Amino acid sequence: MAAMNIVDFQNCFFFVLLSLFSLLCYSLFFRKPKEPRLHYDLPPSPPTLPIIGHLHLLLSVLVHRSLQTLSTKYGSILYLRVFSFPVALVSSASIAYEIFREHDVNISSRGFPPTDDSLFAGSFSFTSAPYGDYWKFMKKLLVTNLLGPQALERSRGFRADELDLFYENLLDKAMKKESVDICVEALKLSNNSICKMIMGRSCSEENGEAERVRALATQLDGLTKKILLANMLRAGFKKLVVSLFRKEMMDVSSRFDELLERILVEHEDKLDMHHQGTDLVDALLAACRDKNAEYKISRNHIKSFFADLLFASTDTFVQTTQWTVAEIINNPNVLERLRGEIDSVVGKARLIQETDLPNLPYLQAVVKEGLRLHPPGPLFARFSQEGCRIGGFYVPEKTTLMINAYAVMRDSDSWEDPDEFKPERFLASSRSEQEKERREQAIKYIAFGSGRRSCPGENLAYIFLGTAIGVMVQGFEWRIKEEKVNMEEANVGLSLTMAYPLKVTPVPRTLVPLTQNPLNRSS
Ligand code: HEM
Repeated sequence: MAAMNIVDFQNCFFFVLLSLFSLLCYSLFFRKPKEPRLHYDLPPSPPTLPIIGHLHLLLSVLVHRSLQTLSTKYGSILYLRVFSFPVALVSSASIAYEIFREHDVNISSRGFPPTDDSLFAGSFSFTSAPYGDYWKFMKKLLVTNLLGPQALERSRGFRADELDLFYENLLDKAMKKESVDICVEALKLSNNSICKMIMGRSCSEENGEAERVRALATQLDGLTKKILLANMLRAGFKKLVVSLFRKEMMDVSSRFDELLERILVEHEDKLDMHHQGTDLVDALLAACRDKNAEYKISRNHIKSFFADLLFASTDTFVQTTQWTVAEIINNPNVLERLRGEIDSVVGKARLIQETDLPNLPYLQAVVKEGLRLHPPGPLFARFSQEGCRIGGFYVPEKTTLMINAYAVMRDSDSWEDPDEFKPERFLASSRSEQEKERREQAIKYIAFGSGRRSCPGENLAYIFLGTAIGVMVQGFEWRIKEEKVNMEEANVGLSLTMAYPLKVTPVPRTLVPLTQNPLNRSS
């Protein structure tokens, strides 16, 4: 009897353990997110795999493409599940317009809980901050001191210096008949320009500082997809998965920290010497010291903000430049028309400058078309605070909205010949058409997102892209080894990049180098 009791007790204990384990598995893997009330229809959902749901779809090599194919088959708004994490996938221009027009406040957070204490995607991050006081405070500082029209006017000289260097560097390579990796040159231009604009000086090439910043920006890129996917897991699992790349994340974070601490101290030393600082770092340090500031920020907030800006501005510019130049090379008619416009507006003696851009509508159209076909961030995320109706379906609260900008901007219901490179589509023939075009594009052109959380760097991006591409077209012929550039895509992190990086050999168009613009220089 006693022996039986022991067996019973062991069985019972085993059974309880098994039940607890099953319950744990069920809640981790199988439990569905809270279902909305029955009279609401969820968007259609493609077949799922056991446990992981639709995770495999997000792991595909060209995720924006496989999601685009999925939406063609099942619908322009889909309900996906990654384990138990709900995702609404948006793939058409009309649904994208509806969510930004009718639900903008509701979806103005990204909904990603901070990942660790890392400076990047951590609790200090601006980009992943919820829509609230901290975000509003930093956005105001950002517009006033870096990205608003007046701030951009103040920093014009910095960009002119860097554009001159970009041209000189290409000319030097052309003279030596060396080939150019477009990504490498574009990365130097954007990093140096943005660093100068944020902290008043570029990173030094001599002591390797610039190289370190460029390497960090590239590494950040590789981490994004891992962070995004980890955020879709339940807390316990997220911890486990993050631990797999925590070392890499903290390594990038601490190297950033070291570099940025030095920059902050440098600015503080200047302030102590009664130097009136005017750049973004000065403004952030002043806010940090201000006891009456609307929001109390710390040194970590400043550092994290810098990391966010560097990440947001670098790869986006590099990839768009590369794709757009490739399209121009592959479309000789576009090249001819573009060059004709630049030669007639700017001439063949002086280098293009950013004040020329408003007079170069075709160049602007080429840049827009490059971004439409090859958005560097093909997917971006938002989060529904409350349940809402989208496209006739019910999207429950706390659902991640994944917007496939790539699919939206190739949606054949909204774009004629959506896969063709046709800059003319962005040219309006008359003023009244311009207004109509502007309204139509607000619906279907989302390279910079839309609404409150849309990209605050849009104007700066157009300046960077317009001038860099302008210089390349105005100053050089570009030779490639093959007949056409191979336009195959690849994903690095979440960025859309070229599978075969663009390498071209520049040949100067004029015997005499183009004169640069001394009046625009910063000193
Ligand atoms: C080709 C260039 C660029 C592209 C295509 C691009 C695209 C985007 C997109 C799609 C978003 C998400 C928008 C949304 O959720 O609606 C975004 C956010 C952001 N971008 Fe850009 N961007 C570019 C350049 C820049 C530059 C130059 C800066 C600043 C120096 C910048 C700073 C930011 C920031 C801070 C955010 C986060 C905004 C927030 O969460 O409130 N971007 N960008």
